Amino acid sequence: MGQEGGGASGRGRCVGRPAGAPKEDGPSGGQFEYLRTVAAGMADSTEVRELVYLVTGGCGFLGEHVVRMLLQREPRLLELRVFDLHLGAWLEELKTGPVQVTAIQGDVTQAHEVAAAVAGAHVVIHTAGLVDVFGRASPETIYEVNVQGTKNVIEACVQTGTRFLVYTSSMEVVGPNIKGHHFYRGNEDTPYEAVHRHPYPCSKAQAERLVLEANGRKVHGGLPLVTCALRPTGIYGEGHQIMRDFYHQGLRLGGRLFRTIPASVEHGRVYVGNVAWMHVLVARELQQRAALMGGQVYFCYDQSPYKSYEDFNMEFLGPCGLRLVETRPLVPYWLLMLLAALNALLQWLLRPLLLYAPLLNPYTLAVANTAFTVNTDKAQRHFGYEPLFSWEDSRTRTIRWVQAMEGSAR
Ligand SMILES: NC(=O)C1=CN([C@@H]2O[C@H](COP(=O)(O)OP(=O)(O)OC[C@H]3O[C@@H](n4cnc5c(N)ncnc54)[C@H](O)[C@@H]3O)[C@@H](O)[C@H]2O)C=CC1
Ligand SMILES: CC(C)CCC[C@@H](C)[C@H]1CC[C@H]2[C@@H]3[C@H](O)CC4=CC(=O)CC[C@]4(C)[C@H]3CC[C@]12C
Repeated sequence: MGQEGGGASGRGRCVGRPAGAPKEDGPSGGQFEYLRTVAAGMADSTEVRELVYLVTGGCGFLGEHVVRMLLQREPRLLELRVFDLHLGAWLEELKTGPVQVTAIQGDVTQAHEVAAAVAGAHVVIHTAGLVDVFGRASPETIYEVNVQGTKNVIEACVQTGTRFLVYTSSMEVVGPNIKGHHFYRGNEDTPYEAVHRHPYPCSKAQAERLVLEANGRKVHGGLPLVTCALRPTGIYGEGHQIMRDFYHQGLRLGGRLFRTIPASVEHGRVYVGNVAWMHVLVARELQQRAALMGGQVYFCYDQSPYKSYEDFNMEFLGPCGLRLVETRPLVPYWLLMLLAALNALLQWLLRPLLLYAPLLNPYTLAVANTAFTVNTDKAQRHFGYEPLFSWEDSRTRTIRWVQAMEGSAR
């Protein structure tokens, strides 16, 4: 399919910062399709444990699910290295199983720490990142972690001879763009003007481009590096901080949340367990199908329904006792924009004194108010991905997690 002015294939750009990515039929050749169906996930249990995996950001929301999923569904795993700035206490409980779990406290911006962690690993899943669209961190810090951190991971692979690198990118590398163009159930090849200004999507787009460009580079020992990028839409599930925030906000407001975004604005969401499963599967299959998958991007998708951000959250918060007031937004959009601008101004004015970083700002409002949903089967065609969790499972698991939170509204 053709590409125009950037697009969902990744040829997006940041204002003043170029970015790009190859098409599906790039150097690796996307002509043949992946026909073997990978059944529910477990590879042959008689396989020998010989592989060393490294997960950067392994103690984050997604990272923890990737770590747990690898332990459950990668029988060839010998050692799992979990690298993070902040290590979770839960890692301790994983150390009694058949896989050696090595916790590494480290910073991706420190090249020597990354190289030490990567040395001897067969596969790196690079999910560490600074996820900040609220202005908590400076743009410089966001670039340092997301772009320089990714460069360090790539260079470490090249220097130490690690051949397989999976990068957790984001739908945000495509859109919504600064013009607020809707992306309605598109796929990896849907033309879209991917132009950004905010540091988070810009940094993710730059990092993704670096990862894809590194595909084919010779690593120590002379073999080629094989890379690919996964682009989740908005992830939800157990451990999702923003869902937690909305839940507590609803409790503070007497069990109510107020609609701010029209119900017609679809927002792409994907269950964290399925995103983790895609990482495990892509890492496994990248080793078998380098020619097809190397240098490719894949949206993360499952059977989660297309809904507005708020209506989707209510799928979980509703059964936990909250209700969404109003069928139409209570506050007119122009007033929301004004409030968002006011929040941005306050953030700037208060910065010397305190950190003011509310959920509502011009960027989050624009993202929430612009349709961005995906409809693709590329992951299924290339590496046999099928969601591991149905929508019903994903919903039930997430509801149980919300209900287990202290002070449930029930
Ligand atoms: N949460 C979402 O809806 C989406 C997230 N993503 C991407 O998925 C990845 C994981 O995101 P989440 O789990 O949501 O975020 P998170 O903030 O829960 O996890 C990120 C992890 O990276 C670690 N980290 C941050 N800076 C680091 C550094 N300098 N060195 C080492 N580790 C560092 C953090 O300590 C944290 O454990 C990120 O790359 C993000 O861009 C992509 C699409 C959607
Ligand atoms: C009060 C506002 C009107 C609405 C607040 C909701 C917002 C906080 C969230 C709406 C859309 C979210 C983003 C989206 O899901 C895509 C994302 C992808 C990522 O890679 C990181 C997270 C995020 C930017 C996500 C962040 C929260 C929203 C902006």
